[in-house]
Amino acid sequence: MSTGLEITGLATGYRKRAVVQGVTLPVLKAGGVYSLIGPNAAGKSTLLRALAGLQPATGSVTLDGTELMGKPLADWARRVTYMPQTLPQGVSLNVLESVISALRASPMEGLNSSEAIKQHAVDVLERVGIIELAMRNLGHLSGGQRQLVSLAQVLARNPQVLLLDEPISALDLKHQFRVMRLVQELARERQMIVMVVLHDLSIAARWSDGIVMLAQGRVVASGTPGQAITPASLAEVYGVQARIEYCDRGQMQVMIDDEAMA
Ligand SMILES: Nc1ncnc2c1ncn2[C@@H]1O[C@H](COP(=O)(O)OP(=O)(O)OP(=O)(O)O)[C@@H](O)[C@H]1O
Repeated sequence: MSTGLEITGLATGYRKRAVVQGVTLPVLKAGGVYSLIGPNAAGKSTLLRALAGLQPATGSVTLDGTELMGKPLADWARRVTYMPQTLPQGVSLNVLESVISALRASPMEGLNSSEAIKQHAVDVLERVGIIELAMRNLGHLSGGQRQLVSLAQVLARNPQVLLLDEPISALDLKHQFRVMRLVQELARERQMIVMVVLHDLSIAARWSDGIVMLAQGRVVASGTPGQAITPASLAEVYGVQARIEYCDRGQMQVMIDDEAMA
């Protein structure tokens, strides 16, 4: 039996249109952060939704040896939490209430009283750095603040597998850094498997144990950041001429010089 998340021959799409076409990956390990990268419309969100059990799919998805494919949504939801790209809005809840209601929607072991649930929600807001927003109405927040609330809602649930769809797209530089650091810390502490969709490849390289590069629903490159993100894969997948440079602290930077020759 293999431990971790194993994805084999995963295919899914919409009506008759195939969008994700036979994705097979090396086992994703507990405690690891894996970035899913690729151009617009590559199928990244569709793949995440299939991994959350929200999208009919074929193939195999096993978690610690247990097959999830074909199981009822409740079985997926107990193990896998998905944060969509869309931000919470239009509800007349304050931030703390919204985290509490996310917790009530999928009860967690050890949180048996209203007081325990509230304390856990407060702890998560502190950890995400938005405790000062606790009493603010969701509808009155900025886009970046709503994205942080969305993250607090999913982190509160402490799943085995966390799927994050562009969780830092609305955030400023400091908050991008904080969120990626927090996600990595929580993956290590809780031995969670995190798969995160990112468009900034330098950020993906910095914070990921593994990279999966998707194009037209297929895996084009995978492995460590240095293995997957190369001038050749960037030319093939994104159509750009790129250089990979390492700064004096050893961090990988992706520099784009031009569009690639056709
Ligand atoms: N609900 C849907 N119904 C029909 N087609 C869809 C639906 N959602 C997505 N698609 C199509 O599936 C393809 C993949 O979309 P998806 O959102 O998975 O891409 P993505 O890689 O996440 O893109 P982006 O980086 O732009 O967010 C696109 O061609 C899109 O038009």
